Amino acid sequence: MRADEPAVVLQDLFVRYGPVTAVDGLSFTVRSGSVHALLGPNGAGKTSTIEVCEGYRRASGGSARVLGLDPVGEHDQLMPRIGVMLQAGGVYPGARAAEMLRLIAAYAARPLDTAMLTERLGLAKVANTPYRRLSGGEKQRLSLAMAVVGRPDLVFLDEPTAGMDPQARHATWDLVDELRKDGVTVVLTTHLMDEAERLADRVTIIDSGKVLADDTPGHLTSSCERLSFTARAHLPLAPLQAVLPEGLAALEPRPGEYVVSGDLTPQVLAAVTAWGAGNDVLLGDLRTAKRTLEDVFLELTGRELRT
Ligand SMILES: Nc1ncnc2c1ncn2[C@@H]1O[C@H](COP(=O)(O)OP(=O)(O)OP(=O)(O)O)[C@@H](O)[C@H]1O
Repeated sequence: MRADEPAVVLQDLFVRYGPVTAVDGLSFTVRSGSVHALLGPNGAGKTSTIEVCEGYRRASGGSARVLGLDPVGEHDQLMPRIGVMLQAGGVYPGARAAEMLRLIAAYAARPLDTAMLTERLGLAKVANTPYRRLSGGEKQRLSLAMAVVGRPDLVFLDEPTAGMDPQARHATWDLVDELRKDGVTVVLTTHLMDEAERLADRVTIIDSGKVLADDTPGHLTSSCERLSFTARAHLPLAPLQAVLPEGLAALEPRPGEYVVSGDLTPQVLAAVTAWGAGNDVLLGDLRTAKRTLEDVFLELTGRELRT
C-alpha cells in the first residue's frame, strides 16, 4: 500500500439483515493519517459499516478495502495492523484491568508503554480491579487502551466516549489528537456533534444507511449561518418562512427553540424581528452564530441527531 493511498475505501456498500437494509449503497474514503468521523443517529448503520471494515461482517453487496486489503479475505494480514474498540465485551470478566492490557500488548511487535497508557486514561487506580467490577466508563477507557496499545496503523473507535464523564472524555480526545500526530488513521463513530467537530478532519453524515454529506467540519458549517431565538412552543412557521428570502429555512428543533439558517443579512434579522412584532411574539435569547453540525444534520434530515 502506498503512503498516499486511502486507508479505507468503501464503494456502494450494502449490509442487509434479512429484510432490514442497514447499509444502503454507502461510498466514502478515509484519508491515511486522518481522523474521520461517522456521524448519525441510532440505527443509521454506523456500527454495521465499521464491522465490515474490521472484517467481522461480510458485506451483502459492494466492496470494502482497508489498508489496501480485503477485510474478510485477508483478515489475518489486516488484524495486526488495526486496533478495534468494541462497544462491549472482548475481555475475560475475571481478568484485572492492567493484566488484560499487558496481555494485549504482548501480542504486538512495538507496544506502547502500558503503565503510561493506564496513567493517561485515568486507569491507574483500578489497575488491579477485575474487569467485571469496573464502572461503565472505566470499561470504555480500558477498551480504548486495548485498541491503541499495539500501535496500529488504523484504529476503529465505536462511540469511544459513550458513558464517560467529561474528564475521561477530554483525556480520550487528547489521546485521539496524539494518535493523529503519530500518523495513525482513526475512524470513529459518534452521535455527539461536539465530538465530531472537535476531533474530525472529515465527517461523513449517515442516516438510514446512506451518506447525506461528506466533508470537513469547516466546510459543512461555514457555508451558512444561524439565527436562533426562543419563543412560545409550536408557533406556525409558514408565516415566518414566508418573510424569509429564498434559501433560508425556519425550523423548531426543540419545542420553543427556533432556528433560521442560511445566508444571514441585516435585512433577514429585521424581517424576523418584524415578524415577531407583527405576531405578538417576544423573541428571547435572539442571537446569530456560525452554523453547527447539528443544524446541518437537521436541515439534511429534518430530524434531530439525538434521537
Ligand atoms: N444482527 C442484526 N440483525 C438484525 N438487524 C440488525 C442487526 N444489527 C443491526 N441491525 C439493524 O440495522 C440497523 C443499523 O444498525 P447499526 O448498529 O449499524 O446502526 P448504528 O448507526 O451503529 O446505531 P447506534 O448508534 O444505535 O449504535 C438498525 O436498524 C439495527 O436495528
